[in-house]
Amino acid sequence: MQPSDAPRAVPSLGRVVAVHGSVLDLAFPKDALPALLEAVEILWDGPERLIAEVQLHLDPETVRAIALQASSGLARGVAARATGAPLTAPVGDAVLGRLIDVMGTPRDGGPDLPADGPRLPIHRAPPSLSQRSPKREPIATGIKVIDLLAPLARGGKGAMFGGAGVGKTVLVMELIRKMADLHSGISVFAGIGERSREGQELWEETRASGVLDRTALVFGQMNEPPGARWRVGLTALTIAEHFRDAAKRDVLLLMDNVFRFVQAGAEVSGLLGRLPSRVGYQPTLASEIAELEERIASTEGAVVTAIQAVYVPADDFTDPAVAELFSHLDSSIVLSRAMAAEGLYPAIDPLTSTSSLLDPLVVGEEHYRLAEDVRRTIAHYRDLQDVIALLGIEELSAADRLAVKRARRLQRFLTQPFAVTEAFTGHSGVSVPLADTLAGCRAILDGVGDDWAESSFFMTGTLDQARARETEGKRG
Ligand SMILES: Nc1ncnc2c1ncn2[C@@H]1O[C@H](COP(=O)(O)OP(=O)(O)OP(=O)(O)O)[C@@H](O)[C@H]1O
Repeated sequence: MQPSDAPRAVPSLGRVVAVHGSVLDLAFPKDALPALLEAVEILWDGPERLIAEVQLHLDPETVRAIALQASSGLARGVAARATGAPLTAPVGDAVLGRLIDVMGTPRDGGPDLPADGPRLPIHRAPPSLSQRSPKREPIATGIKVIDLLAPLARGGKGAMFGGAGVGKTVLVMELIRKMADLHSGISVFAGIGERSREGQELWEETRASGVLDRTALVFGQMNEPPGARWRVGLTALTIAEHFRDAAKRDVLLLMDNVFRFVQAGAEVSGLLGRLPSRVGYQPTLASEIAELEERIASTEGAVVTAIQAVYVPADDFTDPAVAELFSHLDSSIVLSRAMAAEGLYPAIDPLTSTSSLLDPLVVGEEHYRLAEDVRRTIAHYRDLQDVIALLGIEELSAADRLAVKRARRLQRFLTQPFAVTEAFTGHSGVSVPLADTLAGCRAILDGVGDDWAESSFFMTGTLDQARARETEGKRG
């Protein structure tokens, strides 16, 4: 939905005629009804400035709007002023090193942003097809399983999918650390509907990585009204687009958690009185997701690389919101509860995680074949798991036993200690160059570690480190 631009008398003053939680009905003079998506300021004496965004025209004199801040205590009859413009976000250098909310108000306890600084509307059309750059090249993150099986694309979109507590946030934080070295551009972080504690951790993490001065953090957390959680992603995107278009700087856009954006949209839809669609989601699910995802685009001048975390409700990957998000991505990293339960972190499922870059023309024939071989070996082991549980491994053929042995070693080799979990795992974080990841997996498939203890591969970096651990283990 784009803002309509029908001419009308401004400024127009109206009043609140009904309040249903975050949804406000506002009456205006007949010839001065605010447009759809226009921002309306409620002139109340509440704790903070209250802005609402027009969503529906109910009749020639009444609009229904969604509040972006808490509206409790708001009474009927309070005056409202149509601003004549959509919501805007502050853009440019002023937001770097700052933590702001959906409206661009600083939440880090620091000074206000300059009042005359540049601002842009948060609703914009995505770049046209001819302005987009189709170039995608893999980024080596140093995380073995990602680089091997689901490479992330520079200038592309990647997402981490997982149920509650399987490690999405840890993975996002680790990627921020790794990207601090790999990415010299601007980072924009959108914290959507997650816990405030996680926002705090992220702020600390960004500071610790030394990238705060080129990072903007935009938060609409769990405790904020649905309007704020619904629009905060667009605020972050507007900031990212400005750096891409005006400053021609590469942008790393991180979003945690896109599912909360969908959920906020569902809450808004219900509050506006729309009938729910499949599984209770809003009828506009696909278009809302597309509105957000299609704007994450790279142009010829500069690229936007997006990394998103997606919560999967009840571990159900057929959930309509999750299924819809999948279709917008270049790389999908799927986190598995079974692997997390076994302590195989990062719990990235090697069989269901994919990337459009895993193509011989992009990563090369050798990498592609190796990834296929690793997948095949692990898939074969999974097929045999029921038989092993029932009859024991001794009942398998010699060839199957060998495959199981290698698959288990590969699974362990693909685990890796993270820098952000050092404090509670006791292992210091490692980064593995792609060539070492490929060489290690090839060697395991060729049987190099057949006689080594499985534990030698667990939470290591390169194969040489696993070998060193094996030798140490034997000596000890
Ligand atoms: N790479 C890892 N190494 C060690 N432990 C990990 C790792 N990843 C996750 N964990 C463990 O799993 C826990 C949950 O991880 P995290 O908070 O990232 O999950 P989440 O998927 O973001 O959860 P939620 O949906 O609740 O936000 C961590 O506190 C940690 O104990």
